[in-house]
Amino acid sequence: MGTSVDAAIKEENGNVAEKKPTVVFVLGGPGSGKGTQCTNIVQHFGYTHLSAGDLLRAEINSGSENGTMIQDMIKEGKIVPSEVTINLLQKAMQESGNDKFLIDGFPRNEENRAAFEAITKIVPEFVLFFDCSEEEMERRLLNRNQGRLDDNIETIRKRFKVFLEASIPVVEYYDSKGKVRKIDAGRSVEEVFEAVKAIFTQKDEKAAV
Ligand SMILES: Nc1ncnc2c1ncn2[C@@H]1O[C@H](COP(=O)(O)OP(=O)(O)O)[C@@H](O)[C@H]1O
Ligand SMILES: Nc1ccn([C@H]2C[C@H](O)[C@@H](COP(=O)(O)OP(=O)(O)O)O2)c(=O)n1
Ligand SMILES: [Mg+2]
Repeated sequence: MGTSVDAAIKEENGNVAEKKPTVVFVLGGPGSGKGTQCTNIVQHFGYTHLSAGDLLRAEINSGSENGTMIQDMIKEGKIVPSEVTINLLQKAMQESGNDKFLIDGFPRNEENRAAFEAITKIVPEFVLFFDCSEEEMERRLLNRNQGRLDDNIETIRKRFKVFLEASIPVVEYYDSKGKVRKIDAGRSVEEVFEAVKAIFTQKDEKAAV
């Protein structure tokens, strides 16, 4: 039967330990297709999709006291302090009732990564990395049409710079641990999903052995 995030298991010494949820981090540059592919993965593999960017945008719209700070940082392409984002992620995980999560757009820098690990003690199952050229990402972002305040050429350039300087090192960190599953994300949505499916299918087959 499905277990929830806060489900507890008894250890031999009688202590109650929390069962850790399964987490897959979904990383890639702005416009690489993270959100699009997460929607597909959810339909096939029973994960709950948590987009850090979506949670931060919802926080702006909720009128929370952090809203203005978050909005200013997103407009500048900067990364919001981990404390805020991790709080939102933890809340969403608890509220979902699921124990399998795709965490999209997080961790985006070393601070995100180290703080999540220290606070949650969760180690990702693997890291899906969507590799895409800047030229293609820029084209996609300028056509996204979701009315986002950061999908303009000035902010896009800043986001690309932050991606190279702050996010790529996180991918390299996980690569050194053998956790990265890199996908050529410059292809069509269908072709990318075929590659994604192969990775998740392989994982489930391994788990069943
Ligand atoms: N493989 C693809 N080919 C062409 N357009 C794509 C592809 N994947 C996503 N898109 C489009 O590109 C834009 C950015 O995709 P999105 O999933 O929001 O990326 P991210 O979450 O990585 O920023 C969206 O308008 C989406 O419809
Ligand atoms: N871990 C994160 C994720 C997103 N943010 C902020 C900064 C990012 O530029 C924006 C938008 O992130 P989002 O993942 O929605 O953007 P893309 O889907 O990559 O285009 O949110 C953050 O501060 N910390
Ligand atoms: Mg996205």
